Amino acid sequence: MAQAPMEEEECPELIPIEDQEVAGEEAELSHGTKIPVTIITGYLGAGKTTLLNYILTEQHSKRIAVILNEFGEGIALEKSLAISQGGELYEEWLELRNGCLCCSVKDNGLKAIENLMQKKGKFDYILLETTGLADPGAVASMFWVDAELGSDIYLDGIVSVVDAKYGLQHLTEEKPDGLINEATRQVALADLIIINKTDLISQEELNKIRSAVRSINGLVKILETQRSRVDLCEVLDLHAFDSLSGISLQKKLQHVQTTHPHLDKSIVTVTFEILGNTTEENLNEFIQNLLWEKSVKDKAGHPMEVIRLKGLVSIKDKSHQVIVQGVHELYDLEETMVSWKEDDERTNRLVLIGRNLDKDILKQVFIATMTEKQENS
Ligand SMILES: Nc1nc2c(ncn2[C@@H]2O[C@H](COP(=O)(O)OP(=O)(O)OP(=O)(O)O)[C@@H](O)[C@H]2O)c(=O)[nH]1
Ligand SMILES: [Zn+2]
Repeated sequence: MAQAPMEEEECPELIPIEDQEVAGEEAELSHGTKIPVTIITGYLGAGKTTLLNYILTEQHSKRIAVILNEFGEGIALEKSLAISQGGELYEEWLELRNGCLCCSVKDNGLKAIENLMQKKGKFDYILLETTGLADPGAVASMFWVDAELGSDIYLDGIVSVVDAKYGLQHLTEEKPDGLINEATRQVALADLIIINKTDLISQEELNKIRSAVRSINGLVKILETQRSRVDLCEVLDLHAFDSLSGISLQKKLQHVQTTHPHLDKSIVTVTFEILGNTTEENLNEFIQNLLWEKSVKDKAGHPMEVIRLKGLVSIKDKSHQVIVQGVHELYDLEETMVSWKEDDERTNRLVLIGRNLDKDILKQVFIATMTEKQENS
């Protein structure tokens, strides 16, 4: 089974809303009161809306706000919601019997989140469906750069729904400008992949699409579904971007393997481990050369293109492990709660997903940056 080794985890409890209201401003500072947002992405028709409708109508104890970017057909909700004319932003929020809030918008998910935040206290989780052709990296980036948004909510994870029947076709589609196609980006950036519509394919085809997905993203957890029926625990509270993931990430990173090109011009996952310490300055330099300057090249001289970067590193003089998160050109370093026990176990483990990635060269560049500065000091 192509699944990451984390599925025994218990479904975390959400914080009761009463506590949040009482806690007030003080609690604002703590991570606990921020509302998690999960981005649901996936190619046109893959089953995103089906997934969100399933969650909205399913019995569960959570109060989830769902932002659909358009309406699915034949759902119970449809009766109670008037679809806006002319495609302008539709902002009416509906409270459902199971405690969910639902809103349907066209295009502007972020505006919807801002409106939603005015209803603070009525929900404790946000699911946001992006349009099928959206680059989830661009949406994810907003949460990092928009400080106002970032004080109320945090990005929990990116879930990509893959069409079991047409997924391979989407992944191999060539863009005329040589850019990485949307379907591949969505798989590369995902923290969870749902291969949906398995009823439409044979076991053999399922194996094919699963290994294609795995070849792109060696880190991601993969689920297989019909009608996007998943256990909510598997989708929510992934903590894929925050330092809380330090502990589980450590275990997870150890299972990641460098993947091999599967599709033409394919995106791969590269992972490596280097013992010792780096410094914050060195690490920034390494990442910026890679993500910003694009000065790190493969053997053929092509610049390496990194879509997703994740890692746990050891920074000199820091007692705790530092988590590295990168999406396209944005990245972030954050100290985790996991401390280094003994100095001799200090190590740096990185996972990079992208194009033209050469593991040996990446290792050399990383090691070179470490030693260079050590000589200077
Ligand atoms: N056979 C089959 N059809 C499915 C399954 N899941 C969803 N569908 C159908 O696939 C179609 C597209 O599903 P949606 O949930 O609207 O997909 P979407 O990703 O939201 O689509 P866009 O928003 O248009 O990008 C609908 O007609 C669904 O009923 C499944 O597991 N099997
Ligand atoms: Zn949809």
